[in-house]
Amino acid sequence: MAPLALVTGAAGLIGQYLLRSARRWASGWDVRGLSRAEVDLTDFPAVTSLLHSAKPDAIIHCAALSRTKDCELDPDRARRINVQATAHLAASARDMPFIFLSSGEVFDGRQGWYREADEARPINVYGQTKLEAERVVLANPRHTVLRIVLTAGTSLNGDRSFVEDMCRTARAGKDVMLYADEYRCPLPAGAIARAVWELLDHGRSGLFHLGGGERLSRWEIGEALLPWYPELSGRLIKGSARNHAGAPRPADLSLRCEKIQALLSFPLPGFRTWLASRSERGADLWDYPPP
Ligand SMILES: NC(=O)C1=CN([C@@H]2O[C@H](COP(=O)(O)OP(=O)(O)OC[C@H]3O[C@@H](n4cnc5c(N)ncnc54)[C@H](OP(=O)(O)O)[C@@H]3O)[C@@H](O)[C@H]2O)C=CC1
Ligand SMILES: Cc1cn([C@H]2C[C@H](O)[C@@H](COP(=O)(O)OP(=O)(O)O[C@H]3O[C@@H](C)C(=O)[C@@H](O)[C@H]3O)O2)c(=O)[nH]c1=O
Repeated sequence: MAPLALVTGAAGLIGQYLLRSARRWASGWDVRGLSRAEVDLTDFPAVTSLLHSAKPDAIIHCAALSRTKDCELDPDRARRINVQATAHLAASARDMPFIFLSSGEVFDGRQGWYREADEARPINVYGQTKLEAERVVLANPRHTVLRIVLTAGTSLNGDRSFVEDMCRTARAGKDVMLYADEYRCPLPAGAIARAVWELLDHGRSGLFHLGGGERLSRWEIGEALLPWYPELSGRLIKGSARNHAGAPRPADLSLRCEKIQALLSFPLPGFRTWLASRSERGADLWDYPPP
């Protein structure tokens, strides 16, 4: 019988890509998604009971309060979900592979091109909760932290990806302000999923950065999306993060990814390179075309 990999946050953006791509990239695993509808990960007795009956052989932990704004508005809830629920899961998974999805938002964004060894200094609640959770996870040498990046994808309800946010704003007849001085190395969700499955198969633990090959401003990201999302045409407004009304925003979260790249069977794509390589319409722009 194949070993069982449990994916938390299964109804979320990246969880969905992990589940849909499991047959393609994780054929040696039996994969089960765990959504909040099935169990709230802050209900520790319920989680313990579910794990006792499911008996997974590995856990990929995607569940989180993943919006910076939501975390700023309710830090206690953010800590409960992003730190305490993660710590409980990691303790329950002490004797098995555990992959925790963290974020480049653990950095202050002043430097850019961060390596895993660079000092993390989060400037918002979301980043702080991710860093606290990382420290708990990495206390177990069998466990893995993956700091990922701005992820483009298509979610179940069309409300989880930054691309969907932008298109929803445009379709509502509003302009989309895109910062020309905020830099990210975005990846398609399909590439994130493929890398996570390959890393699980490698059995490597520790801290890894997982980002795209191109450092782009939010404005450049928007321009790259225009040919694929006509609703954005005429709606993109170039702005500066200096005028952002809200939680402090890290300016440059570009990540160096040589460490994980050395383990992967495929090159981590640049965002514009990915889009340039896609031709067929209709299929999911953010997943690998089926072989
Ligand atoms: N998307 C991105 O750009 C990036 C994401 N990440 C990280 O990657 C991971 C996956 O991100 P993504 O898929 O985009 O996030 P989503 O917000 O799309 O998915 C998160 C999932 O977690 C679930 N969840 C939240 N709270 C609980 C809870 N108490 N119990 C059980 N499940 C819960 C949500 O359930 P429900 O659907 O019911 O709300 C949701 O399905 C997250 O840890 C995120 O912080 C890091 C960097 C970039
Ligand atoms: C910065 C910016 C955001 N937005 C929209 C899209 C975006 O999804 C939404 C919310 O902005 P946020 O900063 O919360 O989202 P976003 O910048 O997409 O942050 C993401 O960054 C990565 C690294 C993560 O870790 C994710 O979990 C998520 O926090 O606002 C714009 O339209 N224009 C912009 O210039």
